[in-house]
Amino acid sequence: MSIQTDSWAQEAPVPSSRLISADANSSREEAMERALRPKALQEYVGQAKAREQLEIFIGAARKRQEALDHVLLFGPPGLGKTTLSHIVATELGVNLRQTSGPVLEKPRDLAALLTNLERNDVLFIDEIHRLSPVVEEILYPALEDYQIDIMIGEGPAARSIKLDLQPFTLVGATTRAGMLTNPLRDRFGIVARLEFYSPEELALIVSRSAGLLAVPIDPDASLEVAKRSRGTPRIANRLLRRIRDYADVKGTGRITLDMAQKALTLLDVDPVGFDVMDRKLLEAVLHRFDGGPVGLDNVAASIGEERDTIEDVIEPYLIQQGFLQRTPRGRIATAAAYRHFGLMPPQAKATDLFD
Ligand SMILES: Nc1ncnc2c1ncn2[C@@H]1O[C@H](COP(=O)(O)OP(=O)(O)OP(=O)(O)O)[C@@H](O)[C@H]1O
Ligand SMILES: [Mg+2]
Repeated sequence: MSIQTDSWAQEAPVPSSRLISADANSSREEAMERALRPKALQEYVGQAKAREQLEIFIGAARKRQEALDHVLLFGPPGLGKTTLSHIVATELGVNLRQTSGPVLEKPRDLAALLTNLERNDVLFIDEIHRLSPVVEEILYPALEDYQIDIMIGEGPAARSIKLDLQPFTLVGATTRAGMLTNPLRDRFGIVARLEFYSPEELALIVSRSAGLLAVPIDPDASLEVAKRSRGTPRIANRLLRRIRDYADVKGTGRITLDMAQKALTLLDVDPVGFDVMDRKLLEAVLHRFDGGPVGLDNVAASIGEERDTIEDVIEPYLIQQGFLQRTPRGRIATAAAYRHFGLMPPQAKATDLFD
């Protein structure tokens, strides 16, 4: 099997350079990520539900020598969607072709990819919610009947011809399942939602990565890094590399709990893993909007971040951890958020009056 990346399938540049942003920040980081990426389902830590589903369906597809049903992977950045798509191809023993929604500008870009697929190959489309409608049109019959309609010629002489494709599996990845059109979403037989990782799972990932980087690390240090990684493997791996630098310069190279804590303090990652942007968002809701409810646009303007970044990258973790609530009237800071910043939650304030 081989993995090919189309030259025009480069990932879009990521504007944010937060240390613990869940986006891959540079091409150097991407290279490092590839090195740390698990290659088999067995090595893929956590995501028990998604893994179990895939194990069964991949096993069945292999046995019948059929293409696996189309797979949609969704969840916040850095949780392992790209990693899992590569693993699917490896486990199936087929080629992986990789591209992404925004680079497929014209129907013929997609047609070229589709017609080059071999039997049972995997086509991975990252950011599938950003496919243009004309490209998406081509995809429907391809997914359903392994056929495409393409236009030949121009003007009055133009005619449409049907081409048969090899059976294949589309693996689509998105941070925003809600932005997929219904007809596209309906064509995925397997839908897996990736969840934030528990500290224990992330500690396993940190220890494994440290092993691959040949960095000695104590188990309690792995857990400390894990707890401060916003439930995200990409962030855990990034923090590990920074802490390794710190331990090399300030110590003997071994990452002990003490080393990890000192480095994390220096890196401005707080004990629950919040970084500057998390704190900025929560503090804005708490101080400037009285704890909310406040609309997303107002929050965005207030902290100078894009709406999308807030929704895709910053908020999901704060919501999952119970610091922020998304309601129809807007965002609301929870009692936990008040306490995190040493403030008294409004309800507590009200009851105090009657003590
Ligand atoms: N389950 C896992 N076990 C071990 N390492 C993982 C796991 N998931 C992700 N990683 C690590 O985290 C890094 C980021 O994962 P990946 O690139 O697959 O995320 P993604 O969901 O595709 O992110 P994006 O939405 O930004 O494309 C990988 O390089 C890999 O090293
Ligand atoms: Mg990815």
